[in-house]
Amino acid sequence: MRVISTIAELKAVIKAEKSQQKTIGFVPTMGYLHEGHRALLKKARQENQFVVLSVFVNPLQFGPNEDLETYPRDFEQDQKTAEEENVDIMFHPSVAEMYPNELSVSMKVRKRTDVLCGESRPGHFDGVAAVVTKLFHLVQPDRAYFGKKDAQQLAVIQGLVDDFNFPLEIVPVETVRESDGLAKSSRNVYLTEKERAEAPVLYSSLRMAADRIKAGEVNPERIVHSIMDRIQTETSGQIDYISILTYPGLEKMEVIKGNYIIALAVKFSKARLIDNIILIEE
Ligand SMILES: Nc1ncnc2c1ncn2[C@@H]1O[C@H](COP(=O)(O)OP(=O)(O)OP(=O)(O)O)[C@@H](O)[C@H]1O
Ligand SMILES: CC(C)(CO)[C@@H](O)C(=O)[O-]
Ligand code: BAL
Repeated sequence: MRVISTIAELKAVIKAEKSQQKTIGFVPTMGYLHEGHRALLKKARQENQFVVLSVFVNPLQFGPNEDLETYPRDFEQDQKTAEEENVDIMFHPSVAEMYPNELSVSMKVRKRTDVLCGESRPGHFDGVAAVVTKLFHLVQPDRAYFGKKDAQQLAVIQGLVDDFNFPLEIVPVETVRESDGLAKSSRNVYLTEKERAEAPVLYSSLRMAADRIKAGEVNPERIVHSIMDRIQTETSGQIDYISILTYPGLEKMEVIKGNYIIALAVKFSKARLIDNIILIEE
């Protein structure tokens, strides 16, 4: 595996691989790699001849009071994980390398951002769209892999690719979970022991909600309240949002039907966790 930290070197390697007609699979991440990232890397390895991983904590997608400074980082461990997953290139640029000057153009994601994380993290998806655009141009992948845990991000990026005709396929990957159901996340390390014990309630309340809907409940408010009750009584977390929306459109629904997502975000003392269940009609 080659670790690359400059855009010039990355461009040269991509040009060489492209000239040999190799297919490129790309996994963009913010590092502190776990089993969720490994699932993305494994799928990319299976489906492509050349695999690029990026590890970059993108300042553009963090709000002023968010955890940019304290976001967990472990370059050496990430390098080991990437080697184990047979990654060809680990692109690990500095902020100055990615953004040497203040950007002269900004991006604005118009659709799907007035709900969920877009509502509670204003500007977040503009920053994601900007860095992903830049990374797609540099890596020129045939396929790019994104986790369903960040379901809104997945829908926003699919919109970006469709709107601007990026010549690549977005491949969604199922959420990888701990044995007790908690979605793997880099931010789980910030949970106290007590919060870690409480955190599986997030997924079990989503499962309970999905079961109630399957049993015939069609009222989104009643479902949202039942999730809220469980999280408030069984955890010390503060609910940021709980919503049932169409998926991937992320529009509000009066009656639950068709393809939808049940999504939540809960703030613990140092970690804000997100999770969801997506139900797509066969
Ligand atoms: N548990 C998971 N299962 C599958 N994919 C995941 C999982 N966690 C993250 N991913 C995906 O990995 C990619 C990189 O995500 P990122 O580096 O932000 O990790 P993260 O663990 O989600 O971090 P955090 O939630 O703390 O921001 C994204 O496409 C994300 O959806
Ligand atoms: C896609 C991404 C790498 C862009 O910084 C980030 O939002 C993430 O890790 O999900
Ligand atoms: N996985 C989403 C990246 C973020 O929280 O900024």
